[in-house]
Amino acid sequence: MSKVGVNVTVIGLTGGIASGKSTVAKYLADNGFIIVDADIASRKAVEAGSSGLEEIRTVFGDGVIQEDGTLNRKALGEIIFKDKNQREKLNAIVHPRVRDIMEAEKEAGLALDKPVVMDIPLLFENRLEHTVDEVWVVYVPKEVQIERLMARNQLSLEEAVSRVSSQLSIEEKKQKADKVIDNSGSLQSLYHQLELLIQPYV
Ligand SMILES: CC(C)(COP(=O)(O)OP(=O)(O)OC[C@H]1O[C@@H](n2cnc3c(N)ncnc32)[C@H](O)[C@@H]1O)[C@@H](O)C(=O)NCCC(=O)NCCS
Ligand SMILES: Nc1ncnc2c1ncn2[C@@H]1O[C@H](COP(=O)(O)OP(=O)(O)OP(=O)(O)O)[C@@H](O)[C@H]1O
Repeated sequence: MSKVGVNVTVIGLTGGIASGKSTVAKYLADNGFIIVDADIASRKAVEAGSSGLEEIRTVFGDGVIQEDGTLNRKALGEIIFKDKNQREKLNAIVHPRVRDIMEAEKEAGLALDKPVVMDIPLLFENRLEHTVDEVWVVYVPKEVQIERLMARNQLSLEEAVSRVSSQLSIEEKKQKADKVIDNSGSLQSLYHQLELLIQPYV
């Protein structure tokens, strides 16, 4: 049971790539929520000199390691987003390390007696629903997701589609959600929804 104290709770925040999780997480952090971010944890898990990075070098070769000893994220992304087997090899290296890092950060956050938000893009893919009290899905239609991803990361349509296709569909995630945050409109509309959504927690 992840609840600590009376009003403290653990919220799972997920959605598709570029659906707006980080935008939502920043609003929540500005309103007193503790954010535990899986993408930040996955960067820690493979930082220069880590066992995670050495395992990646062993599996994927020196071609994904930069001169300065850090991970060449673009090179590794080009390999794993279009090849399921390669992606599963990377996940097997990174995900156990990410879970340990995030568990420690979750406990530290709960000790502060504040609501904790676990920002996990692959929450449903990795069957982590049982680790949170409720799941909030940031929803945008697939076309909007692809449009915003291409704009943010300067990706081609093909690159954006390969990333989106490497995850459970956003429609499936919407069906599984305890609460849906519709981010297909303006930022103003997003923040208005969030203002109402966080009332029980602030
Ligand atoms: C492949 C990597 C190096 C690409 O790095 P890059 O800086 O280009 O992307 P970034 O890390 O910011 O991820 C952007 C988004 O891609 C999606 N994504 C990342 N990894 C995966 C994956 N293994 N499977 C599906 N989607 C993924 C997520 O929506 C994530 O928010 C990096 O994503 C990575 O290390 N992925 C493996 C760890 C992982 O699964 N992270 C997701 C946390 S749940
Ligand atoms: N309502 C909105 N209107 C227009 N642009 C938006 C809106 N919400 C988010 N964006 C933009 O869309 C892009 C994706 O948003 P964000 O980075 O928050 O998504 P994310 O789910 O965290 O992505 P990732 O899965 O890569 O971590 C960003 O460039 C962000 O500024």
